[in-house]
Amino acid sequence: MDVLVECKGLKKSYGKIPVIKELDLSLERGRIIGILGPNGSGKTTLIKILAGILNKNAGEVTISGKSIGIETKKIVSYLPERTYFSPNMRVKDTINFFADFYEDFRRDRAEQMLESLNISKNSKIKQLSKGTREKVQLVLVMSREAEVYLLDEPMGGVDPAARDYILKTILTNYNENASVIITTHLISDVEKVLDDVVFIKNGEIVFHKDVDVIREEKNMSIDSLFREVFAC
Ligand SMILES: Nc1ncnc2c1ncn2[C@@H]1O[C@H](COP(=O)(O)OP(=O)(O)OP(=O)(O)O)[C@@H](O)[C@H]1O
Repeated sequence: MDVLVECKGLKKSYGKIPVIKELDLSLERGRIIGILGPNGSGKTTLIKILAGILNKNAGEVTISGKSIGIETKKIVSYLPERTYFSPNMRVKDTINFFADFYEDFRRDRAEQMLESLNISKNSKIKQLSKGTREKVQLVLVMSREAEVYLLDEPMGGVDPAARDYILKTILTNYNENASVIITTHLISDVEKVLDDVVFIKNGEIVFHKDVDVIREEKNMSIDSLFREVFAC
């Protein structure tokens, strides 16, 4: 197994409240992995730790064998839950920003994707709808040649037709050395592209399995399994 992301005994609390509890997780290279769980289960917290923007309290976390830090940030492309561009920036400014900031950014790839989504490079961010802003940010994140893509709720505000385009974009823009880690509540949309799923609840792994194995063992979709496992 070619492990790309590894967490051992990972713990994270906010104040005295534990949110990630002794979490062990190994994610392989070349996979699309869904981190799925109910609200407040710790998905965003885990993604932020992997992105290097939140510190852990205990345990070990490595990406490509390196502890989280400057070196891992170079190989991780992170899409946060919320868009962060300044409202007065134009789309072309965001492209320049990524090109200046990341050596692995492929401008031609970003421009081509924006064109096929009919997003003008001259539009100001504040003029775009929420869903279109999300698309711009996802295009930029997927236009890096990273080893790990961390996509936190990548399609929350995007209409169903655009979701398919975005999933296709994700599939065609990562290579066999990279992995894509997605958190989402839109399971039925996303499950067709997933290789593995990690179910998480209260900061603990419920299980981590190959999607084909789940379908064979349970004869049900990931969406149905989620509803069964996490029924309120
Ligand atoms: N900055 C913070 N300070 C205190 N508590 C926080 C903070 N951020 C998150 N939490 C708490 O940590 C827990 C896990 O939150 P997290 O955002 O990681 O969950 P999630 O699985 O991504 O949830 P959702 O599906 O609703 O996005 C929640 O109980 C949340 O209230």
